[in-house]
Amino acid sequence: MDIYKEFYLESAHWLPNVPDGHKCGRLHGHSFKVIITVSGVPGNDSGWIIDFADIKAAFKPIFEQLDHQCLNHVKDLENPTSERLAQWIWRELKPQLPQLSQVEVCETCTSGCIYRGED
Ligand SMILES: Nc1nc2c(c(=O)[nH]1)N=C([C@H](O)[C@H](O)COP(=O)(O)OP(=O)(O)OP(=O)(O)O)CN2
Ligand SMILES: [Zn+2]
Repeated sequence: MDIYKEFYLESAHWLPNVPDGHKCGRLHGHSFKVIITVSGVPGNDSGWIIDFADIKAAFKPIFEQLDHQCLNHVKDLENPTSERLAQWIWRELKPQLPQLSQVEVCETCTSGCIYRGED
């Protein structure tokens, strides 16, 4: 079974490796939606996989590194595509949240990325 929690980040970025003239090579901002999914079996007594509050607590240090920041300035996130951001969040979060099964990053209302820890 999967449970998830959504987070909203206001962040700026540019994409340094796009061709000259590409709109994403210019500094701009997004209201990113990040959906953190955790998988497991609900406990007999608790009835839950983990408390949603535990997901929020695990994500807090990540939120603080990304929210109202320029993502290009975050260590190891110099090329902050949705794909790289999802991988970066996975790497930061997985040690704190071993049941993590998916990171979804929605860069706009119509564009996003889903990462499940594969290479
Ligand atoms: N595979 C990826 N492609 C693009 C990424 C990315 O992270 N991974 N990022 C961008 C830009 O950051 C851009 O801000 C978002 O792209 P796009 O969906 O083109 O944004 P629009 O709001 O302009 O989309 P429309 O639906 O065309 O209005 C670009 N590509
Ligand atoms: Zn962008």
